[in-house]
Amino acid sequence: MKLIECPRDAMQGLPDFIPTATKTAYLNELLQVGFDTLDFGSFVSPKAIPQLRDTAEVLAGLDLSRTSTKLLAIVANLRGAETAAQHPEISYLGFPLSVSETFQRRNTNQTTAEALADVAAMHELCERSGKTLVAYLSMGFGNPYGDAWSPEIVTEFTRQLSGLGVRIVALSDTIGASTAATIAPLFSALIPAFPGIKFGAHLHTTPTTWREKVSAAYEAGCRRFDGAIGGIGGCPMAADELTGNMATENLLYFLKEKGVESGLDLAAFGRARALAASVFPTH
Ligand SMILES: CC(C)(COP(=O)([O-])OP(=O)([O-])OC[C@H]1O[C@@H](n2cnc3c(N)ncnc32)[C@H](O)[C@@H]1OP(=O)([O-])[O-])[C@@H](O)C(=O)NCCC(=O)NCCSC(=O)C[C@@](C)(O)CC(=O)[O-]
Repeated sequence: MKLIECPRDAMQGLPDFIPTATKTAYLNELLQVGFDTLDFGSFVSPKAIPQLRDTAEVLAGLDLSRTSTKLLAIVANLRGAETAAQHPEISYLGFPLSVSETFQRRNTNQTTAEALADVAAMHELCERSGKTLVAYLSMGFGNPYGDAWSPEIVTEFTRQLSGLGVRIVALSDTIGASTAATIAPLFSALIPAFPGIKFGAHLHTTPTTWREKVSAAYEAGCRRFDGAIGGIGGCPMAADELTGNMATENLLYFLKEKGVESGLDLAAFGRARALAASVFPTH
C-alpha cells in the first residue's frame, strides 16, 4: 500500500498566503509520518498559482535526514520540469495530463497533443536525471465542460503514456465527478491491461461519498492512494468551487476496517493533524 500525502493540493487554491516558515514546519511534520511520498509543492507560474511561489524556499527548509518519504513536485511545463529536475532531493515530477481539452487549456494553456509531447520530453528528462515521472490523468472520470469522456478515451490516453514509457499513472477525479460505477470498471480494466504501469487513485470527494470511491478503487486492485489531511483543497484551475481532496483520515479508517497496514506512525500523524488545524484555520 502506498499513501501519498498532498499538501500541495491542499494549499494551492487558498487565497491567503501561508507564510513560508509555516509551510516548511507543516511539511517537516508530515515527513515524520511515514507516507510513501509527499506531493509537497509545484514549480509553476506564480501568476497561475501564487500560493506556491515559494516552493524552492520551502524545499530548502525541509529536514530530509530522518525520513524515508520521497518528494514529488508538480510541474506544468518543461521550464518547471527543468527547475525541479535540478533538485536532488526530489524523486518524482508530477504532470497533469488531461482527458479533457478544456481542462488542459485552463490548467497548462496547451492542447492535450502538446501536453503529451511535453510528457515525452519530461519522461526523458526524468530518465536523464534519475527521477520518475508521475502522470496524472486529470478529469479522468468526467468533466464539467461537456468534453467527451468515456472509459475508451481514458484507455487511449493510458496507451499513449505506456508507449512513452511512463510507469506511474494517477487516475484523477479533479472535480469529484466519479462514482463507484465509474471507478471500479476503469481500474479493473486498466490494471491488467497495462502491467508495466502502477495505477494510483487521486480522488476528490465530498464527505458523504468518500467511502464508496475508495472502496471501489481498492476492490478493483488499486494500491496507491493520494489524500490530504482534512480533505482540504483542490485545483483552482478546474472550477470556482473546489471539491476537496480525499481526506487522509478517511483513507486510514478504510484501511483499518480492511485490516490493512498503513505503514504510518499514528502518533506522528496525530501531530501533523494538530498542526494542520493551525495551518488551515478556516477549514
Ligand atoms: C503552464 C503555464 C505556465 C502556462 O501558462 P502560459 O501563460 O501559457 O505561460 P507563459 O510561458 O506564457 O508564461 C506566463 C508567465 O508565467 C511564467 N512562467 C511560466 N512557466 C513558469 C515556471 N515553470 N515557473 C515560473 N514561472 C513560470 C512566465 O515567466 C510568465 O511570466 P511573466 O513574463 O508574465 O511575468 C501556466 O498555465 C501554469 O503555470 N499553470 C499552473 C497549473 C497548476 O499548477 N495547476 C495546479 C496543479 S495540477 C492539479 O492540481 C491537478 C492534480 C495534479 O492535482 C491532479 C487532478 O486532480 O487532476
